[in-house]
Amino acid sequence: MNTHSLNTTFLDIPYLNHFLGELCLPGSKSITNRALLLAALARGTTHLHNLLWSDDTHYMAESLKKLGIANMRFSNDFKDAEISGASGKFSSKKAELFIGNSGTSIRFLTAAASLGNGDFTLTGIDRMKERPIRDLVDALIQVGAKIDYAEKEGFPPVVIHANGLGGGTMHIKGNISSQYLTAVLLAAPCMENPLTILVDGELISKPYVAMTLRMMQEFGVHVENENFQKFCVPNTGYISPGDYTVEGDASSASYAFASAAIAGGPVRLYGIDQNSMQGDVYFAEVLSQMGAEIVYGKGFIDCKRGQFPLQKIDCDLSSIPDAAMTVAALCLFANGTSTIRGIGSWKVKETDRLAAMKAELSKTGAKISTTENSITITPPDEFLPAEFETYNDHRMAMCMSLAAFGISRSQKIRILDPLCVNKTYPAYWKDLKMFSGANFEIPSAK
Ligand SMILES: O=C(O)C1=C[C@@H](OP(=O)(O)O)[C@@H](O)[C@H](O)C1
Ligand SMILES: C=C(OP(=O)(O)O)C(=O)O
Repeated sequence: MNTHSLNTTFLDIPYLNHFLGELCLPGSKSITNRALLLAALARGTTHLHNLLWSDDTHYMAESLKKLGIANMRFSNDFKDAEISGASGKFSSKKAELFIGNSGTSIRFLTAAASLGNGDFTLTGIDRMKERPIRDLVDALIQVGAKIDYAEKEGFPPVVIHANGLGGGTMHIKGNISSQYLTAVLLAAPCMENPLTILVDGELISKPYVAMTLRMMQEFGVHVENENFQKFCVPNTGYISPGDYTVEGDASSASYAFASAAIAGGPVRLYGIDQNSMQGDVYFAEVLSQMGAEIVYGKGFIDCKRGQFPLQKIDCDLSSIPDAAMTVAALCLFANGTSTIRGIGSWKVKETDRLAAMKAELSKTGAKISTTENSITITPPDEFLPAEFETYNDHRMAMCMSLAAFGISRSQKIRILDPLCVNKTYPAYWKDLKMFSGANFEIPSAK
């Protein structure tokens, strides 16, 4: 889809002062992209429900089609799909996969395409070519993959000369991205032998690996996990569970929760709860530590402003790098200086998020400082009505929209290139409009 064209549009948001309602969250990006791939690799037909329809998931689905998954049918709204799996090996012998800037798609598919036989090129937009992939390629080479870099060593595009993967033992690093480990875990049950994976050094974003293991189990594969340092994966292949329903997106939920904590709420978000497999539900816990009122129900979470102003915090959020951005934006509204640690991986995501957050949060009048691994936010005395760059990064757009709750009545903020939210949350502006009751014009896709 890639439904937006860069920096040709802007969106003006007036002062917002309330935010309430109930919402069924769109499906989780991370779960959708795992579920599409697992269904494509499994034996049997899978009926997927509550899928996310967005740029990232579209790239995954289109790539799977090009790899030979012919029997993939989507409902008109893309929320449901029926996929006949390939029993561990894609049939295509040659394909060029354009993957935009979807980190999950390029990492997961580099491993999965290596299972087949043929020549596959995986590429994306310019920023994708700056997002490292070497740690994954080095790991796959240990089990027999043949992968070249078409342009810069260590970065996409990658050219895969696939001839199956042997299994055995592999070392992998997880300090830049957990997606490398997830990629090999997802491919492992379809290798020729069982695989033992040893993680060298620190592993970031652990909840995403836990999500991978849980979903592999749901597709019939039990992985032995020794403290996220050693994994033993059998080579039994996946079996379709028949039906599979994707949880609501907990990262997308963070923007509505933050808005309710600032403006009052209450909001009720359906599709996630305390048993969610997404680490980003921990965002609700951070909110409660900051003083918001959180109630966990069965299949939903409620949030409203607490009795006291939002409290400043100092915390390590290395396990939830995406929702950590929302925490940073929320800290603009806290009662003092906050520090968020463990966020060095922001530098290699959709943009250099450390630099981007520093630049854009500062425009509100806040004082921001960063280190290699942290950001410190002192709220503005008075919010400035700024124009925010979004760097083609969906989360920059959604985070900076929160500034509209801080300006005064006659002012507005401007978000440049607002349709970059299509990467994971195409309905974001519509939902913000509905919950806030504000009147603003959403540009349409070209
Ligand atoms: O596995 C996943 O679904 C993801 C893992 C995280 O990336 P890193 O492991 O690179 O931090 C996260 O930021 C990304 O949005 C989704
Ligand atoms: C980092 C993200 O995505 P990805 O790495 O999958 O491109 C994100 O959605 O914030």
